[in-house]
Amino acid sequence: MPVETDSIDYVMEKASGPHFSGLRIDGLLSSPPASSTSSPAHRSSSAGSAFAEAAVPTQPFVIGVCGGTASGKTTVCDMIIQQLHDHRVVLVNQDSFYRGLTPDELLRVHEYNFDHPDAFDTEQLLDCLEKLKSGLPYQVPIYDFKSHQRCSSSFRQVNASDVIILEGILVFHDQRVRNLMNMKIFVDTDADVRLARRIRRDTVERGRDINSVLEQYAKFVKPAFDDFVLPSKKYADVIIPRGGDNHVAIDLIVQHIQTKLGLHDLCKIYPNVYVIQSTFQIRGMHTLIRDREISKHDFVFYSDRLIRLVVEHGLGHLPFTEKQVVTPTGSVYTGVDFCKKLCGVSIIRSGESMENALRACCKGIKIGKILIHRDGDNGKQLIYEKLPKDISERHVLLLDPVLATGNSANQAIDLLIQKGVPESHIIFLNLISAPEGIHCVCKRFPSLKIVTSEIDIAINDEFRVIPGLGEFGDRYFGTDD
Ligand SMILES: Nc1ncnc2c1ncn2[C@@H]1O[C@H](COP(=O)(O)OP(=O)(O)O)[C@@H](O)[C@H]1O
Ligand SMILES: Nc1ccn([C@@H]2O[C@H](COP(=O)(O)O)[C@@H](O)[C@H]2O)c(=O)n1
Ligand SMILES: [Mg+2]
Repeated sequence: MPVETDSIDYVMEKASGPHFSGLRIDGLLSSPPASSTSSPAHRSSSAGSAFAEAAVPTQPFVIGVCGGTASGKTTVCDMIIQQLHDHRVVLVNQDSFYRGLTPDELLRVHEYNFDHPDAFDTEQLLDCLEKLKSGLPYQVPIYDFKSHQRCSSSFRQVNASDVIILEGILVFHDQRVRNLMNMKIFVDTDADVRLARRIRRDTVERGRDINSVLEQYAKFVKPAFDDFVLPSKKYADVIIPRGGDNHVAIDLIVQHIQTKLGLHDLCKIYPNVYVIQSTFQIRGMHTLIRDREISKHDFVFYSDRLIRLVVEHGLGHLPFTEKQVVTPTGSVYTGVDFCKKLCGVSIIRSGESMENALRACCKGIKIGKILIHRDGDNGKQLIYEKLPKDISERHVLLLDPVLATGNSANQAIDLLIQKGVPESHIIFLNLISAPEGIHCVCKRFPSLKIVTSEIDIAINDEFRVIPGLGEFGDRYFGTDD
């Protein structure tokens, strides 16, 4: 039977594949899932642990950016990174893998060819890329263009990411390096423009004088460009004329990467799902709370910070009325008034960890509680509820830090609706959501809003979110010892 690629079921089936913080990388799993015939949605409930093992080492998308010196490689990479702000992106510079010069070579530095492939430690670069591709961090050397040496005491720690960008004049030269790339970009800028930029950059930033720059350019840079860089242009998938000035090309590249990564597929399917905009601060806090070695104090501290961000974002979805005030300058400021008919409802016990953040944002807010007993996973049973009497007149912020299967959430939402709360007046706040939970809640309650800070890969056999962070309540309240 032909597959209807525009049907909602087809889209949802596709979107329920392995996610890594809200993205899916088509065809980039390092090894196929054990049960490759079953759809991802089925795998998560039947072949859970095999799926989880296979899905976790999702491979990053590797982009190579090549081009002559001062063509704008670094500038283009910075622009791509900026536009891919929803993803974990790391930049690896081939320059970092320059071999440090020996004392003899230093004495005759003007005779050294920094533009020849041998000037780089390509074995080490390969090692770095392979580690990053397999999800491991790497200590990248720090190279100094003034002393022509590597810093012996410090490194730049680069962590595994969704996207790895490797840039450098000779990144397409070695076939083994090329083979690791999912996309190859060549930045094509006129030689005279490049020379002008190079003179300015090397005199301003690299401690050179004009004569030495021109001499090095004629003796090594230009010949090596003709011999090694230009011939490697044929490997490029995309050629960008005019480098960073070419906004159309950069937009297209970013769109392609986003399509490959399945950026926020779930947010496209369910317009009421909001993932707070990721920053390195947020990634950093997630890294800490997901680390099983973190102290209880730090777990609570960073969870609280993240919860506060989710709560603030959630409050932004409440209705408002216009309000005018007079400022101390006597002028009128037209602003908005907060929604007053509001309450929180925490799903006991871990939802209670979100109450303080809600109280800190909304002075005197009423908070109700719901306890759902977990008997296996399907036998969810409501066993306690204490809700404000006038809850039907309020907007409800439902609190639970982890959305896994969605069964508890659905029970809680059912109860709120029974109590007369309109579905569209409920905002479900959590830190981590599994795609299965999002499908489960959003299919049933399409007008409810979900605000989360990251979407994880999947749930496993034991209905735990992968990679997740374990039992949130136990870690937060210190009952996991
Ligand atoms: N489109 C541009 N317009 C003006 N200056 C640019 C442009 N792109 C890059 N530059 C400047 O040219 C120099 C080299 O650019 P860079 O991106 O570092 O090139 P590469 O990494 O290819 O050597 C830098 O000083 C940068 O600020
Ligand atoms: N000690 C060094 C090392 C390298 N170079 C030059 O740097 C160029 C590569 O960097 P880009 O940012 O321009 O791609 C390369 O052309 C080398 O000549 C150097 O001058 N000194
Ligand atoms: Mg550069």
